[in-house]
Amino acid sequence: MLPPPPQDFDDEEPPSLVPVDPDTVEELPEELPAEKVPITIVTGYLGAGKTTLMNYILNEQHQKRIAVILNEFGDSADIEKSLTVQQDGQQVEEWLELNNGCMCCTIKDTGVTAIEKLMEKRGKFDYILLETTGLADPGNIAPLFWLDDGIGSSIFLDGIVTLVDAANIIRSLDDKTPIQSSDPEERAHPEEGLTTAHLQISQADVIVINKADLVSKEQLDTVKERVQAINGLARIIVAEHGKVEDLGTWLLDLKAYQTFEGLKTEQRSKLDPTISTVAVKLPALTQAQLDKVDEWLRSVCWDMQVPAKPDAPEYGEIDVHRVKGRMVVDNKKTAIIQGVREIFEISDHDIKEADGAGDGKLVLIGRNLRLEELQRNVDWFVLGE
Ligand SMILES: Nc1nc2c(ncn2[C@@H]2O[C@H](COP(=O)(O)OP(=O)(O)OP(=O)(O)O)[C@@H](O)[C@H]2O)c(=O)[nH]1
Repeated sequence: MLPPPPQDFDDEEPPSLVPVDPDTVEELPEELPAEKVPITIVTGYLGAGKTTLMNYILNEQHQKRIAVILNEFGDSADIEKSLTVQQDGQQVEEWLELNNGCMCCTIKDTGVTAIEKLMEKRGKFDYILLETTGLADPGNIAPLFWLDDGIGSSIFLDGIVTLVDAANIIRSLDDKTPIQSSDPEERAHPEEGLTTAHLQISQADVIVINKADLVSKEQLDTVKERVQAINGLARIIVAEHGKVEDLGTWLLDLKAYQTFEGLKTEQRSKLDPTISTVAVKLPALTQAQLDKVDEWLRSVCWDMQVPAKPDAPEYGEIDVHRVKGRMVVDNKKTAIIQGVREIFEISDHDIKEADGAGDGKLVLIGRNLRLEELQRNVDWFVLGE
């Protein structure tokens, strides 16, 4: 957190010059690199293999100096653990240069302070990996990096990687035990089968199905289908012991919040009764129509209400965990929509040929999503049809 400005501070007034004694002037710090540092959040249920994956990344050749944060964001459980990077069999606690040239530092702390503490060492690393505890809900963390002040001014969220344990994920998804979430809304719906595993999968940009060695091919296919039905946007990678080939392509430098890959297949069957992915189609829009999309999203993401369409039955509560969208506006720019829970942003980008003229879409991942009704609602609300 940045300190609040002093009481008598007035940003309208130009600062007044004061004489300084050269002997008391502190040496200026070296200029900070202007570029923001990417951060990848690694999440996944207890024992899914997060630490195994982190160790693998840190010990691979990727020409990066990585800082690692073990965190307890979003839950109060005090789970003792530490990362054991293999460096002559020693456990890494402090800054250490690894054999592949990357730097490693572990900071165990709660909240934003861990990252702020780390940023004091800025310049020593060029990538941050943040491992959450198995019970954490990444939705609480991601929007911190969207702000242009605070930690968002020096760090950007590259992507959320969720590990799932191939042998146990179906059981975790079907577990009816109330989840540990800081959001009272989620704690209130255990009967609908919302689990921590759902939350972690629904917000992922990459899902690593780990421990593939423990299941048959048929079981692996079932896991893949279920995971894809929950999150149709994420890349899915199958791994054993966290070994993901070609890390630069699949896990790091994804820029998942600046790009939009879209759904790989148009629509998936509703294999998971709790959370699903839907893609609402949109033609090329005018700016005024884009403003209506903004208004529609405010209703859906902030108030959990689909705007009431006069001739349609009441929709009921909607709960969007992740939204991504891309649409052409006034034939001169592309609007990209990114959202996690109630925070979303719409940014303008140069139009690219690949964006096409009118194949915009809004992809929603969450609870209680019924595509046909949502499509009709958007057609009415945004396009006036
Ligand atoms: N058979 C098998 N075991 C694995 C695999 N990946 C990890 N393990 C083992 O699973 C156990 C848990 O792995 P961790 O990497 O500690 O999992 P984690 O997600 O960090 O665990 P928590 O921090 O407790 O949530 C360890 O004993 C690993 O050696 C895999 O692909 N196959």
